[in-house]
Amino acid sequence: MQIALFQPDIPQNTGTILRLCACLDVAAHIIEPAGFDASDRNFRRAGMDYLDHVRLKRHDSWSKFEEWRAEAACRLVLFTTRAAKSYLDFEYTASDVLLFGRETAGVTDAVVAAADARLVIPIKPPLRSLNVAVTAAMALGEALRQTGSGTAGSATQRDFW
Ligand SMILES: C[S@@+](CC[C@H](N)C(=O)[O-])C[C@H]1O[C@@H](n2cnc3c(N)ncnc32)[C@H](O)[C@@H]1O
Repeated sequence: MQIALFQPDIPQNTGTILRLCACLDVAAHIIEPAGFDASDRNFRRAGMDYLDHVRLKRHDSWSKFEEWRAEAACRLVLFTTRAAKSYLDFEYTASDVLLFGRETAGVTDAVVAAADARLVIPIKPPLRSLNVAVTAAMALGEALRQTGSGTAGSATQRDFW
């Protein structure tokens, strides 16, 4: 299991998600441009020393990420508030990449079109969305419950920080 963050722009959320990935031994991908850099104080504070333990790969753009994914032959599972299918009604595989959108803008239409599956965590109407780090925790909880260890799937190199 792996996760990817599309152009994240709130450093505390990314730090929290990378800490989660370190603890669950799930590889992470950041699709640039992010709204902050690796030296950001809030990012470092949220990720703490857990950042030293995460398997992380940075992709300069969406197209670079897609090149990597084609080679790795991983399905892309997009979490979006605009999906019709619940994340509980989906059969995950160990090599899936779970993708989460930018806090302020979600993902582009091209990203939606590229996804092999689009899933929602149902929430009470008319509320708009969950925090992205909470979404990632819930999504990983279900995906790992179904598939087992977070160490499954292809490893990535650590090349961001
Ligand atoms: C704060 S939301 C983005 C809201 C943005 N205005 C939009 O329209 O997508 C950030 C990301 O968290 C994830 N997310 C938040 N709530 C979700 C939900 N209920 N179901 C699935 N994904 C969710 C999605 O990946 C989303 O792109």
